[in-house]
Amino acid sequence: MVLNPVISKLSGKLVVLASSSPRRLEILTNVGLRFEVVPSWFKETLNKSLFKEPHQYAVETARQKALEVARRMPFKHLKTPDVVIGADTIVTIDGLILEKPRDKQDAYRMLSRLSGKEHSVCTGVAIVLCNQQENEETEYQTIDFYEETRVKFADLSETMLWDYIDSGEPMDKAGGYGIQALGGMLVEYIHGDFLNVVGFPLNRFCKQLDLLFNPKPTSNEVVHTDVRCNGSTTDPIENRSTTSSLSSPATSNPPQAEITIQNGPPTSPAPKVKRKDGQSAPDDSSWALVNSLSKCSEGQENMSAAGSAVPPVASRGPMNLVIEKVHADDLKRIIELMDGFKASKALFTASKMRVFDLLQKSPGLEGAEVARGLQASLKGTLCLLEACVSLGLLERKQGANEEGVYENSRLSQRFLVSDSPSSLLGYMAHSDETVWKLFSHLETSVREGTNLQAKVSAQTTNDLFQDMYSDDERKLRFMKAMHGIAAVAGPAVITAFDLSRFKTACDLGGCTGSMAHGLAKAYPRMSVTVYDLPSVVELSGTFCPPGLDNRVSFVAGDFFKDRLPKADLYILARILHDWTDDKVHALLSKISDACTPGCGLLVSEIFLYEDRTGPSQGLLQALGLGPGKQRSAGEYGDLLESHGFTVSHIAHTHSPLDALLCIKD
Ligand SMILES: C[S@@+](CC[C@H](N)C(=O)[O-])C[C@H]1O[C@@H](n2cnc3c(N)ncnc32)[C@H](O)[C@@H]1O
Repeated sequence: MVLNPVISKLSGKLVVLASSSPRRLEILTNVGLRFEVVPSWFKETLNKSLFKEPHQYAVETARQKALEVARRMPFKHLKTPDVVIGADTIVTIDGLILEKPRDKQDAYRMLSRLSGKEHSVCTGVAIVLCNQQENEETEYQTIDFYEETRVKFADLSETMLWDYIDSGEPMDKAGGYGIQALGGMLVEYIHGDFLNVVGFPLNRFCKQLDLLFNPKPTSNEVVHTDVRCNGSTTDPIENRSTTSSLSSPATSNPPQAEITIQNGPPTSPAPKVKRKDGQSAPDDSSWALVNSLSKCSEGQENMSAAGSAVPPVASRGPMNLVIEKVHADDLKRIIELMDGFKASKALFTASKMRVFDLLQKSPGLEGAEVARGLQASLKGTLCLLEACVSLGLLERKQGANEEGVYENSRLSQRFLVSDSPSSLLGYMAHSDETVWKLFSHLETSVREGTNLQAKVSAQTTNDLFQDMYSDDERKLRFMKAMHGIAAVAGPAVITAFDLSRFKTACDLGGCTGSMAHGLAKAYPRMSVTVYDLPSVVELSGTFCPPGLDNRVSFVAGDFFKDRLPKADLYILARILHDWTDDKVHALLSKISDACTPGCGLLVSEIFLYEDRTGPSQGLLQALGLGPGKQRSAGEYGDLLESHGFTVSHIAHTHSPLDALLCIKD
């Protein structure tokens, strides 16, 4: 766990520590957290006998302390915090809860009870997230947990006890001692987090923040034991008598996190990020996840309306909604999959509107300036910019005004601006204009087993390109898409094997010549011919001006009908998957005929895993149900061996395209 990125997630938020404990203040200050201290007025008078387990009492007290401050601040301090942290430390021994001693005699009673024995120090922590709703109500979401540390005291003599009591140290400390100072002399050993005994379980707190802000896709840990949503504005203690952890079965280690959500009284502080269009804006996708979970208090319909998924509902009472135990990572994954199309469309739209080009030219624009630059509505632009921030495509930085300014992220600088050598804008446009439309026919296509292309264009042949190239705009868009992918995937393919022994190469279906230029650059003694259909070759100059590299030349022809140029190495990059088996065999036998023994054939495709369980990029491409099919490296190997080649190397490149090199027998 990296602490700083977790703590830094709180920067820019108004974080409040609802405790006057100088030790908690010091622990949190030491890790660089910026916060205000507003001691809670909540009296620590909860009836201990109501709690099955001592830690439940500590957690409840922490929660009440934090909620009291969260509710008070908008009225007394005229500002709404973003996060309030409450904590309560108790010492327990023999089922008895020891808090701060009332006087010296009380301290003596406590310390002599602890002498020579092991006891438990438990700190309950509550993190209250205050989210202002559009209706001006503030929603309080509480994440709480506890940490337990076992401490063993040495046998304490009377003199030692009274010396310690007379030092004055025990008086403001749970259990009557402070481990970080003189009290440390009383301790024989501890098991667990030292800082927890001091008063704040920093490690667990950071882990909790990490779960909240950086949910891990691979972890199997159950994060949310219960998500309880309470739509009422009544006293939370009353509600808890039926719904809180008090009524849940007692739990032992590891402590579990709970999220409770309560709507509080209306308040009118400023939202976290104020936008010019008057809407409040979530500024972190993890917050949005929590926020969307919180919407369950308004029922399923509202959650859907908020654009997020509805976790399964197990049961619902008149006041409280209990949501089935959810596996946080599973929930996140399924929501990501459901929302995947929204993310794609936001990416396509921002790319098409040239948001990234604008911000590349003028970094640090405010939302209103971007809207003007795009000649688009302010409201729509702000929504798009914020969505892009949440997707990691843009960054929002501090500007002269409250709403901040926008800049391209590293990702968009590399892939989404027109003049980047790795620009994928062409692929975005092709995905948006062509593939998106094809996939809207997916169900029919799956039912009928027909290819998507045929559904859209009433195409009658098994040649995808005949249809695609009948429209110049589509053809150019497709070529730009191929050019972009070849530029980013090409280097890994070209350098997957040492190809320096081949002096002449022919890239069949080489399109714009992107791969060919890469080859010529990587192998200074190699000449490369790009072979493609005449209508493609005639546009290739748009991408790679003639003369860019005099070792690269273009030849127009049809690889099914015409004679292939002579070469020591043939390349088929993203060709074979597009054609029926008949056509694939026809092409491979032509290449085989053109090869002399020792000639090479490099096939580059997305290779499916041998058991066909991935990668999803290849299997989703196969869903297009074109006339061809996706294959594994093993299947390609068999195919090539049936045409007189021996597989020499296979490379899973971790770039969008894998590669296989085979040699003519
Ligand atoms: C999917 S693209 C792959 C482009 C390039 N190899 C790459 O990886 O970026 C298929 C290419 O095959 C070309 N092609 C299709 N039919 C062809 C044919 N009969 N003869 C020559 N080239 C053809 C297309 O024009 C297109 O450039």
